[in-house]
Amino acid sequence: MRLAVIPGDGIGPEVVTEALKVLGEVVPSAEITNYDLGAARWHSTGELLPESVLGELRQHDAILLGAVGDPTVPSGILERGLLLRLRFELDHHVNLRPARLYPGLRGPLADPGEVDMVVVREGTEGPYAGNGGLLRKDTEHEIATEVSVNTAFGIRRVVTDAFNRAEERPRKHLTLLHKTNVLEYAGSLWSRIVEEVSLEHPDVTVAYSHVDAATIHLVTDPARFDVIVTDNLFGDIVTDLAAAVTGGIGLAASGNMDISRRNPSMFEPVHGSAPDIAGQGLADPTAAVLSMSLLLDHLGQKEAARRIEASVAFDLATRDQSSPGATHSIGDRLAALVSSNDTTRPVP
Ligand SMILES: NC(=O)C1=CN([C@@H]2O[C@H](COP(=O)(O)OP(=O)(O)OC[C@H]3O[C@@H](n4cnc5c(N)ncnc54)[C@H](O)[C@@H]3O)[C@@H](O)[C@H]2O)C=CC1
Ligand SMILES: CC(C)CC(=O)C(=O)O
Ligand SMILES: [Mg+2]
Repeated sequence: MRLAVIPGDGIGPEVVTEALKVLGEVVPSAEITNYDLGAARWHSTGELLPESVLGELRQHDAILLGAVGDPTVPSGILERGLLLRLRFELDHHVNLRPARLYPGLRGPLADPGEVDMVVVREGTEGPYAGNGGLLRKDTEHEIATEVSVNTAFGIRRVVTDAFNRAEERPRKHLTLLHKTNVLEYAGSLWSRIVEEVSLEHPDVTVAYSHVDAATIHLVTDPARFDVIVTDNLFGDIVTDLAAAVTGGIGLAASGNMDISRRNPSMFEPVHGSAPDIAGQGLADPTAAVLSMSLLLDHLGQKEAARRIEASVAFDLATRDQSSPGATHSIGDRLAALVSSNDTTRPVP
């Protein structure tokens, strides 16, 4: 297994260290190559993602990324020039973001019910496509555009993936989140394609929610959601909220996936580089560890993935939730749980 690792900025390297510690217990033979992409490289060389590095990344089975973003770099340089460029170049059209309230874990809601959803966020289009610009710059009448790009091809492949996932889940329920009451053209294309693809999945029940109302339901009744499919921007926003209601952003994992498998998929926590807590050992590495579990599952290492998830579930059910420990001690606990190789411990 050839794994490329991009620790990145802020807490990225801290949480990646712990994810690799856990990987060492399940796949000690993994070949790991580190790539020093991020703020430090940009400052010293001006490089964000050289073509040669992109070529090397393509030679790996998967990529693990910590996070990018640094207060010393103008906003957007690393996010667009490195992170989004990776997602776009490697055609990561499915941004998979499970959000589950693990048994025994106290979230912020008094009575959330059984929360276990997966958000399938489109990853290469929408308002993040970079289709915009400034007109009449530096005048009183400056105009900024950021045009959302929604192609039938792009929507269909992510919607198809979401239906396939819904089909595999016990509840077989899919919710489209959009804003069709205002975003007339994009909204109607998303709705039409969901309707068309639903005909191939008669077992899957389909619901629609305007994204603003969905933020209410995510707080008042998150258990209603099973699979959510949505565009790049809405998916970005609702997955931070879904993370918050299922125990916090430090637990939320994700995969940026090329479902065709022509390119390596890239796994990363949902969170960013958290400069406010970087370097203090305060970051919870669980999201990075669960991202490693998603990575292994994607590569067919199902048992290794299951062992990691079971260990995380056990840790979440038994940890002192008001004081879960320093980054490295959470990583040590998880590595010890995984290495105890108690494969009889089920994911609760
Ligand atoms: N995938 C990526 O690389 C992402 C990068 N970013 C970038 O990260 C930088 C910071 O962005 P923010 O908006 O502050 O979002 P953020 O996700 O980095 O932080 C939001 C809040 O969550 C907390 N937090 C994040 N991860 C945590 C963890 N593992 N354990 C405990 N607490 C955690 C932070 O301390 C902060 O209070 C920006 O430059 C942003 O562009 C943001 C989101 C994703
Ligand atoms: C920094 C953004 C490009 C990424 C982000 O917030 C996300 O993917 O959740
Ligand atoms: Mg985000």
